[in-house]
Amino acid sequence: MAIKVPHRLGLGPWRRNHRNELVPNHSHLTSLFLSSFPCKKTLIGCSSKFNQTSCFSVMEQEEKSRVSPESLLDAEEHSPRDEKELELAVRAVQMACSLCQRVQDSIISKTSNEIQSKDDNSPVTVADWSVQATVSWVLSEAFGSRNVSIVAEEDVQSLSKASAAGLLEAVVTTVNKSLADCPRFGLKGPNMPLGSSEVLEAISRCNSNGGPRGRFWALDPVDGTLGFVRGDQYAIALALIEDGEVVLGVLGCPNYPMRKEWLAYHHRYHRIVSKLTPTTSESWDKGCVLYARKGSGKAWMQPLVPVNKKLVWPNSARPVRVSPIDNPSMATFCEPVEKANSSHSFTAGLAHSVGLRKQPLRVYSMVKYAAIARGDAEIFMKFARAGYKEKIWDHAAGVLIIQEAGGTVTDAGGQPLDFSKGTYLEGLDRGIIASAGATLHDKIIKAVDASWDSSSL
Ligand SMILES: Nc1ncnc2c1ncn2[C@@H]1O[C@H](COP(=O)(O)OS(=O)(=O)O)[C@@H](OP(=O)(O)O)[C@H]1O
Ligand SMILES: [Mg+2]
Ligand SMILES: [Mg+2]
Ligand SMILES: [Mg+2]
Repeated sequence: MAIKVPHRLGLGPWRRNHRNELVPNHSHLTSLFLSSFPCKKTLIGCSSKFNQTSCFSVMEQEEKSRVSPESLLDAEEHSPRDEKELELAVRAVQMACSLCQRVQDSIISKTSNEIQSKDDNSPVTVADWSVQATVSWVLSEAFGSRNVSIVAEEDVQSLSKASAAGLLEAVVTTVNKSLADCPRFGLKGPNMPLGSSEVLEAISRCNSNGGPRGRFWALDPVDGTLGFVRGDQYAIALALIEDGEVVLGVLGCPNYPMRKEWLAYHHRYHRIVSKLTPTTSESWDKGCVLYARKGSGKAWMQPLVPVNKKLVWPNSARPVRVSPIDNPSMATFCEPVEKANSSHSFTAGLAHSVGLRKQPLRVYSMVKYAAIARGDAEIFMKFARAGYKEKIWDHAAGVLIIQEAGGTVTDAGGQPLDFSKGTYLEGLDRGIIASAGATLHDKIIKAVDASWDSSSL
């Protein structure tokens, strides 16, 4: 994917406003968020012959003896390869959460120059590239780079320029710091720190176009980068897609605590938490990783691995389930924070006509999908402007997790999202609707039909 970086690297157009929030310097250019992304061009082969290697060598024995009975029941129904893929994906996402927490802390605590702009004026940070490199490296080590095909958001071009040397150095340092932590996540790290060419290679290896056949991973290294740079919610999303169907989904939500009440503090999460005691992430149980396997009828949530502790699989995972609420007047709906990403006025009209009475919960990133899967909200709606094409990595993991947790996700015409057409969700009818149950879902879809023609979308 060719991404031009129009601003001098290291001098990205981000500044702090009077409330000390990070905002694009060219606020009049916010409408440029509306422009679409170019798509990936290169396709690499994908084989279903996976080669299990050394990634599990550390801690494997001690952890196998500690798997919960519930999780074992789930595991018995699946092949060792499926088990390894899920376990590895969760470990990689746990590592990515830890990486992102470190970078977010450094962005929040100082005036950072680690935020760049893409040509649509959307942000990209050291964390986006570093997570992509780390997850790519971990998957390749486990299964062999020739067997791993990855579709992911970030491109290597802007990092490879001579003018980006400082940025690349920051990414290499961040990746190596993360990989040095591999044993904590039950993974074997590299024998030596990676050099910049290896880091660039790991990022650029994520050059699959997806498509209708074979197996490939879809990775959004940081979803909701805007929330991330603002110290708010964001997610790391990793899905495995086989013959166009999502078969595994893992969603890391580093700022979404195990307990639901903190999600409501969607503004300035960091600052609110830091004003209160106790302040360690451990005591707040801050952050969670959700995951599901297609057809299991279960979705799981585990806490993040606290600093200085090791991941013990399955790390106190517990099942999550969608909310039983089917009365619109008691239901909460989620939507993107940015008006540019989804029409708030259209969803307000829908909410009114369906009888949704509560204020919308505006949350950055796929944390919205996590909220539905956990039963913390009942509906998610996204209606992007006409012409915007949704990308598969923005939805794949979340869709599967909601479905396996008992919910429904379709486009506004009631059709399932199609992950078989490449990088984009081609053929998407108007918008995306996720609901805790069929009753709510049907009501929303009928309401969209009733109000669409009079909308300006
Ligand atoms: N114009 C427009 N319309 C719709 N969607 C867009 C648009 N521009 C970007 N994106 C994609 O939205 C991803 C973030 O979506 P969210 O639902 O989290 O939006 S929001 O940040 O809460 O406003 C975001 O993902 P990340 O880039 O990973 O942050 C983008 O892929
Ligand atoms: Mg995204
Ligand atoms: Mg992203
Ligand atoms: Mg992005």
